[in-house]
Amino acid sequence: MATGENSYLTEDEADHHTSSSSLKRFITISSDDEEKESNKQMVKRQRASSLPKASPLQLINKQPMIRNTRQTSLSIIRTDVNTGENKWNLNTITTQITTKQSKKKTTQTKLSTFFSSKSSSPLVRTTSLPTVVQKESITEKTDTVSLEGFDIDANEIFSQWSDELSNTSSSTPTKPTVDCKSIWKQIFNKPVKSKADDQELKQQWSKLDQEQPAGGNHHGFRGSTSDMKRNCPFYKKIPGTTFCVDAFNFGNIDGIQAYFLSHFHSDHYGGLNKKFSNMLYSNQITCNLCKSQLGVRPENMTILPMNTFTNVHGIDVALLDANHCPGSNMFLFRFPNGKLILHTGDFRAASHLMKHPLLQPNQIDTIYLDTTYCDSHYRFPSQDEVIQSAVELVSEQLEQNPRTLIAVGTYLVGKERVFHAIAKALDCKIFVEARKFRILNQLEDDDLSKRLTTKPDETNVHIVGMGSVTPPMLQTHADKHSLKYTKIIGIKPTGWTTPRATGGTKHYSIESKSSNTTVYGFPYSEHSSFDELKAFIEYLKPKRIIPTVNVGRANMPIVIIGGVTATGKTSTAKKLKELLHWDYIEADEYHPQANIDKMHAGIALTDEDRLPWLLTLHKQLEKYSALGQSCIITCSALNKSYRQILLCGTADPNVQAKMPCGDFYLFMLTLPRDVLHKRLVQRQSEHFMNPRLLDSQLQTLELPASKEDEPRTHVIDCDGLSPDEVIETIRKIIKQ
Ligand SMILES: Nc1ncnc2c1ncn2[C@@H]1O[C@H](COP(=O)(O)OP(=O)(O)OP(=O)(O)O)[C@@H](O)[C@H]1O
Ligand SMILES: O=C(O)[C@H](O)[C@@H](O)[C@H](O)[C@H](O)CO
Repeated sequence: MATGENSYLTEDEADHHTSSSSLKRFITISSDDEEKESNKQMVKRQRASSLPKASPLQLINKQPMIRNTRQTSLSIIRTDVNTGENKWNLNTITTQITTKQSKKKTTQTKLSTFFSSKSSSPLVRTTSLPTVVQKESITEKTDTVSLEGFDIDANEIFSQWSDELSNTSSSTPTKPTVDCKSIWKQIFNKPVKSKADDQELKQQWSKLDQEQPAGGNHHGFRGSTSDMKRNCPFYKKIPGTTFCVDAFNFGNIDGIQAYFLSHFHSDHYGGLNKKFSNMLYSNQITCNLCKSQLGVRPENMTILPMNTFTNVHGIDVALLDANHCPGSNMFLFRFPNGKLILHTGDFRAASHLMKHPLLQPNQIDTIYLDTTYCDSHYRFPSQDEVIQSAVELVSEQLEQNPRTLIAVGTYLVGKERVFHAIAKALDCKIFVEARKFRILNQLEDDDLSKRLTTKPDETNVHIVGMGSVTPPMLQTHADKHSLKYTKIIGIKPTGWTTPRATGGTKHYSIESKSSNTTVYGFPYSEHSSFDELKAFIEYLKPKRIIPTVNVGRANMPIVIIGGVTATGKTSTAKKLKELLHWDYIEADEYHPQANIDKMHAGIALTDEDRLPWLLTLHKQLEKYSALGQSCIITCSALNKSYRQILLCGTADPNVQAKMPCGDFYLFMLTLPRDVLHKRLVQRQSEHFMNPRLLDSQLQTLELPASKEDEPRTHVIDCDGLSPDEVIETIRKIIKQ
């Protein structure tokens, strides 16, 4: 792709845990189903594996007692047979049930797990806590649930849930507070009882459970898909108002009069276009961009002033700077009774935000929080420190060689402070392509506007799309504009860059290099670091925190089991699935027929053979990650680049895993050759894998070079370990 206007990524595409592009890919997963299904059939035939026989439980899916209310939600409601009143319900929130709904075997397996497993807390592992559990139901242990003639003993369910139920001390229904609690736990390092005890919030939570899993992705499901019903997640609606925030992907939302937009990033405005016929509320800059870039009509937008309350439908609303991208704001809602709700949108907490007169400690009732980096692993320097570091680097380079092109990566809107600071320090102009020129001119920054030029040879500070900051693409950029530079410096400011130079003032690392081009990564984030988030919350002391990013991901790891043939990946995964009740994805079921045939014939797979297969598996990983749902994936993942493709969907080593920290664990099982050979020969008659391939597998095998290199990949030497011991080692690491 040549560097040009289209190469600008929107910020969410590149900087969030779950990118919108990845979601688009996620949404197309269903189109692979047929191919996947035929692969599965084939593998099944080859393996002659025996699947559980169908049971009458298959039929219950047709019963009115079970409501598949949404694609991903299954509610089982216990009704009092005498009064017809619903006493309680247990909800599962799992996509697997939905996507496999037509495949009876899977549905049956799920439900029998649900009802008959005696092991502890089977559902907690795979789904959410029950949402509406009334205290009195805990004592009614003799009740039964009728499902098409099956009497399911409530005792069994209660015994499975007893731990969770005993923790449900409130006499009224409570929401599944897993997420909020985990935030408190993260921030204060101790569990704090959620104060989500008012009726409004409870209703929001229970509504959520009738809808999709909140944990979906960054900000709810996006993109268009006919088979995916999109409901506005509860955390986008402000309880007690007719307001929603950043919710344009859900059509006309029932009961909503005012559609607030926090900033102009596509994961927030997604769904907004010239046909929008409701009323959007935002600040001047964001409204400018909505009009010019999306064609939203002025009559459908209300521009609100910053830093002062304006009454909207009976509620006072103040817009406060969010310190994210230009035009980003937080919303402070003040109710007639004085109650305050703060919605941060995406924000970077900083001391100047805390000094705002409208933000006082102990006054915020609920904060809707940008939890992008709410994990203590995410520590990075302040924006000022990083900018200073970038300015110093550029100045040094230009001093050494004045014929150096400085190419700074940006999003459509975002990271402006970096190139602006560089241009100010060098007192020069900034070259931008035409579209970016128009956008930057709408940001109401006079100095920035004055510096912009669309003439490439007027300055050596050039702005390029973030995706174009690679040596070959920067070279293409220079060639395209016939620039006569002897050296190119790429500046890539992103929160995902881990600074290798720890300590000191040099907050950058070399990301990639060619003969005359060096790309430097800068940990410049427009989201709060963990410490900033913590300081912000500690200062405001809100009564309640509602996370808006990566919701539902807490403790939902994805476990990948790799290694050469016969190391025990499948055996381990199957056992782990039984113990944890997680979904299990067997990579062999995703190999195309051609790959299976080759392996059966003893012909080793090539990189080209493995690439589409690894990408398909990556989609699965993405899907589970987006849903915040655990799963186990087996995949040989023999070398680093295969693992890179599996985890990141690309072989580009510069792309860091955009999986949230803590979300996945990769285990490489190893065994001596003679043990492997023996196993392969023993199972030869029942498996397609040709033992002759063992040596090529061992040759291709590349274990992580170091902990730093692949921090989430663990090598387990399985020599002499029983299957249970392998499982135990894994469970210790994943703490499940
Ligand atoms: N810990 C173990 N101890 C002894 N035998 C084991 C152990 N784990 C697995 N096996 C046996 O080794 C063989 C290979 O195991 P398995 O099929 O799980 O490996 P795999 O890594 O999934 O292989 P492949 O990649 O070829 O599908 C099987 O016959 C299995 O029963
Ligand atoms: O990357 C590969 O070469 C393959 O994934 C193999 O590892 C086989 O599929 C597996 O070993 C057979 O089960």
